[in-house]
Amino acid sequence: MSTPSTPHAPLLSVRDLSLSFGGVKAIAGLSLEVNVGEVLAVIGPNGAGKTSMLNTVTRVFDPTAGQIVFKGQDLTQVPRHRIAAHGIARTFQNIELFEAATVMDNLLLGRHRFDHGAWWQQVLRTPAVTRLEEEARAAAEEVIEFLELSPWRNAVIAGLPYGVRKVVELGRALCTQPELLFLDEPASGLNPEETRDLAFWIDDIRTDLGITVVMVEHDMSLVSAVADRVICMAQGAVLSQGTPAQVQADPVVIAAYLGA
Ligand SMILES: Nc1ncnc2c1ncn2[C@@H]1O[C@H](COP(=O)(O)OP(=O)(O)OP(=O)(O)O)[C@@H](O)[C@H]1O
Repeated sequence: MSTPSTPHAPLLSVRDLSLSFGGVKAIAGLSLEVNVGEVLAVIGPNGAGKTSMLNTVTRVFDPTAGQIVFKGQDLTQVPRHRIAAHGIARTFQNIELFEAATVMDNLLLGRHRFDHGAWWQQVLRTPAVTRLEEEARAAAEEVIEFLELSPWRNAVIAGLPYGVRKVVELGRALCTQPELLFLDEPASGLNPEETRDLAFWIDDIRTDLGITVVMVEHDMSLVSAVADRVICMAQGAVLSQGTPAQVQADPVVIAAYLGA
């Protein structure tokens, strides 16, 4: 049941979340909040539960216990295929694009959440379907311009450099026009120059598009450049949180990385 959110309520609240795989506790009583308009980085040693958190919040996994409240609504009651319609988008640690399709086609797939027409409307190509297609193309063109993807608009994904594919995946997530965007290790596999570009884009996504960003990231140069706040996870729970500088200097964080 949806309840109205107050102006100061967090955009997302994760409360006492747990997730187990057999005997392995990937998430163990995790509680955190994401505020409207912030860039939040989630760091932590390997196996800390960062990707499990992201997968649970985006409904890939059902939590063993706990609540995930987005704009007053409990997401645990929302099926995975409806997450985008609620205004949440994500990218993946291993890029997930349609390799044989063009950049434009992949971006248009990001618009799928807006396909509300019945099958007969699609077959008869009613004015409503034509309008949706025009809106989808216009939104994709905006993203192409925003991310400077025009040189690759009609290129097939399989032939593109890794760094460009990562930008296309980001673009596909933006095409859903989310309020909350999760990025899973966006800098992995990028060179320092590409990582610097990514930092500018993340900042523009927040500032110009007004999208709240949560990124799971190991690259502290990117985290320090764009994150307003950092949460360090260890053993499936929050170990430390604060500004990038505070968290990096926290002795418990240093000990967790040394022990990893
Ligand atoms: N699908 C799965 N099946 C079984 N165990 C899993 C699965 N996914 C994660 N785990 C386990 O859950 C724990 C948390 O893993 P997770 O991948 O969430 O950590 P992480 O912080 O994202 O690590 P990394 O930084 O290495 O990506 C680990 O012990 C991992 O082995």
